[in-house]
Amino acid sequence: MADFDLVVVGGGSAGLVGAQTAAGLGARVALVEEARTGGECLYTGCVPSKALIAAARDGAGFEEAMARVRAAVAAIAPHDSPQALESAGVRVLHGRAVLDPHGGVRVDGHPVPSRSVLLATGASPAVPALAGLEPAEVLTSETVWSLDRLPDRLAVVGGGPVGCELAQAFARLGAEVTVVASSPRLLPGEDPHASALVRTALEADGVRVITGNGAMAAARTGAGGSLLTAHGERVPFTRLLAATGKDPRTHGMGLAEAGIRLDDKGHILTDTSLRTASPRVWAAGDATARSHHTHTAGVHAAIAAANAVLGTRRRVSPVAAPRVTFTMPEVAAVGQPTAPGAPRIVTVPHTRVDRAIADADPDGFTRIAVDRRGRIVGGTVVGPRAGETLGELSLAVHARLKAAELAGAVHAYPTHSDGLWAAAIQEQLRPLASPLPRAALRLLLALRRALR
Ligand SMILES: Cc1cc2nc3c(=O)[nH]c(=O)nc-3n(C[C@H](O)[C@H](O)[C@H](O)COP(=O)(O)OP(=O)(O)OC[C@H]3O[C@@H](n4cnc5c(N)ncnc54)[C@H](O)[C@@H]3O)c2cc1C
Ligand SMILES: NC(=O)c1ccc[n+]([C@@H]2O[C@H](COP(=O)([O-])OP(=O)(O)OC[C@H]3O[C@@H](n4cnc5c(N)ncnc54)[C@H](O)[C@@H]3O)[C@@H](O)[C@H]2O)c1
Repeated sequence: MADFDLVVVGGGSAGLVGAQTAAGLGARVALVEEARTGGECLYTGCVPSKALIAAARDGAGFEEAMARVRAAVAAIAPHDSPQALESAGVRVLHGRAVLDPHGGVRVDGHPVPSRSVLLATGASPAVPALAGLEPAEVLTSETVWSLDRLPDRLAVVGGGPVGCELAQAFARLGAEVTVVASSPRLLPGEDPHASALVRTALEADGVRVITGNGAMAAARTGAGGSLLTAHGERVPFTRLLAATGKDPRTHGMGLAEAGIRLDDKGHILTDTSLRTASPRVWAAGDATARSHHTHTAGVHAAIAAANAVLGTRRRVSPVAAPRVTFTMPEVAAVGQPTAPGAPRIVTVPHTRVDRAIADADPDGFTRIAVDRRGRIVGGTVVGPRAGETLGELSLAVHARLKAAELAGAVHAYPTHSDGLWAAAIQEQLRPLASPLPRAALRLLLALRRALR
């Protein structure tokens, strides 16, 4: 008989939630971690980056900022510790797991039999091949946290969320920062207007931004070097940070031998219930192409773990998940505003949101996408605390609320979420502008006047 109902491989955002969910359902669960439980989010991702951004915003110096990073990580670490997992009923095993063809996994060679397996092995930062520079000389989101002094000149390769967040934070801490992005604009996955506002904000913080121009090679010069772009520009640096995406950790684990299919980048392929091509193996988090964030890693792992231990087939939501890039201004988005079936886009510039004006921060906007039946199917918010407004927008999209329903809920004044409320009200009032309802209203008012 198998020792466990579920073995979870990986103790990051996905693995922690998956293991706790299965234990909460009464299953016998083990979690195998080869490094530290807490994973990327706690040690090298969300937590340190948000602490650094907050410290840079508050005008801290580099050493104080790094101390705040360490303090935030240390304060949260106990929540994700092996002790916390054990007290939730999860058996924690330290070591490297590979799939066992006989079922379950092998941890450092020792068999750990289990009825099912959840792969939650995450992804590592990709380091681009730059002729003239050893990969070890390139900082990544994994190694940047051990810097002991602020680089004078930081070249950031990549204009996605990591590149934008860290470039702005390091510029605010006093480094001379250049971003080199091969994509035609920063944050290429987001609304183009959002990308433009982030570029303006980074430039206002002193960041030099080069887009549509990949980094090709680097030459060493003394203590630093200089980066050569595809269009022949030279960018001098003392340190270089690669923020060019991630490679899933899926190799050397016997996945192909177990019949598990991978995409061309190595992500584990699953069906919408998160089951792999091998019927007893499930996957969630950055190791799959379905998730790029901590919240989706957790939600997907909970679904996968419940499906694995209960034999259910709950599916992941087809709606594009909420996401926030924590630059200043924040860029927050959910759903697919330009997808078919979302024919109407309603935009409220924050020059019309009193709180944004009062805070002297009116450069953002709130944009919602509404389908033919008046339901809110997505949107983007750019501005201070946009990530907080996104909670309400995500609920509206998830619950398939109509703009009229959101418009009917009174919002406190003056708040940043007034922009979302104003967009919903604008959409609710839109039909009144067309000829037939206008004529009907005119008639009603004329009748009331005549009857007075
Ligand atoms: C700088 C930065 C900032 C970010 N900010 C945010 C943010 O603000 N919000 C957000 O939602 N997301 C953010 N992210 C993304 C977020 O960190 C990831 O999406 C999330 O941590 C992925 O979780 P995971 O469990 O899939 O993988 P990981 O956290 O990478 O966990 C995988 C674990 O598996 C272990 N492992 C791998 N292979 C094996 C094996 N064979 N045996 C045993 N153990 C193994 C690894 O050691 C690791 O601990 C950020 C990322 C970065 C880099
Ligand atoms: N706030 C958040 O939620 C948050 C923050 C940081 C990271 N993350 C997640 O972490 C993951 C990694 O983020 P990322 O920003 O590293 O990856 P990304 O894939 O989002 O962006 C990488 C960027 O690098 C560029 N690039 C690639 N090779 C290049 C080259 N040689 N020269 C110049 N540019 C090059 C690409 O054009 C792209 O714009 C993503 O999944 C992201 O969603 C999330």
